[in-house]
Amino acid sequence: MASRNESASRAPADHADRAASRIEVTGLGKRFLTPKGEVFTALRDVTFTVEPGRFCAVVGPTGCGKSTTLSMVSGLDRPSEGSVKVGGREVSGITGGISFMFQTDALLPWKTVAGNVELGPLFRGVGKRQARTLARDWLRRVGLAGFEDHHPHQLSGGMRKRVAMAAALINEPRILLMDEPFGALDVQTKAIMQTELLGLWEQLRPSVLFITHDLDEAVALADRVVVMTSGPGTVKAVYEVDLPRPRGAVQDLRYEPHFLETQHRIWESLREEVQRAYALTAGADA
Ligand SMILES: Nc1ncnc2c1ncn2[C@@H]1O[C@H](COP(=O)(O)OP(=O)(O)OP(=O)(O)O)[C@@H](O)[C@H]1O
Repeated sequence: MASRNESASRAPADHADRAASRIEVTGLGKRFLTPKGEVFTALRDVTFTVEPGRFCAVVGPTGCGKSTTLSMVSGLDRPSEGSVKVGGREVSGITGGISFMFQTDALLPWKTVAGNVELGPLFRGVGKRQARTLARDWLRRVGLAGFEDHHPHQLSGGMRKRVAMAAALINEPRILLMDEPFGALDVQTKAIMQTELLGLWEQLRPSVLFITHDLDEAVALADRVVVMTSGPGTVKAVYEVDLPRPRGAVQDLRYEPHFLETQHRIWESLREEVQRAYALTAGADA
């Protein structure tokens, strides 16, 4: 999907801008009421930080509360306990300067590709002509020059992801929130999109919070990987990924010994949680 971003914001350039893009999640808890009226604890005492301009991935078994965490960082949902701060300020609603990308495309089917991408600047008050120029430039940057007048249904899944990426990045967000953005793509297209995302991120350097099931993806992209426990979700461990940047093509990175070693180290921690979550959903004792 694409970001319909809320307010204009530029990539962090100086210290103050950079500090504004720090995400601090502290003691976060979330309870839901089930349809039977019982209280269900989805998250408990989740604490981690995304440093300004860094790429943080969150991995964990299905249902552990990854998307719930992301919705509280975005301001779409409120914590039951604890806090989320962006740039030192508690999040209490939709926060400006944040763009989103989700697994499902949220492109408007009746608008052209350029029409979708220019929405962000138009919402920010940029004039029609300048918004169109910006959209064309971003479509070129994501490899879609010549497709400006197509409609989303005329594109492949990978091409639609590129449109979504252009729509998210055209706002030059200080924070980019991504929930399994490439989850629906085939393996090859996914690797190409990951490489493209890294290239664009390295130019703009927003702080990224990236939710994924895919540990390879987390290690290839992130500086920091947060491993969550099976429900109620809490932080099990935080790993720093010291693979050098720029990382180049994700397809090639996956064969490097240091990548494999890092992936293996984190998997040791994650495996237990995945097995526990599976046992729970399969009805066996965890
Ligand atoms: N609005 C809600 N009401 C009740 N329960 C909810 C609600 N939203 C989420 N949950 C529950 O909270 C838990 C965490 O859900 P969440 O979608 O955050 O997990 P996830 O880790 O993102 O899962 P997946 O990896 O499968 O996408 C799940 O058990 C889910 O059923």
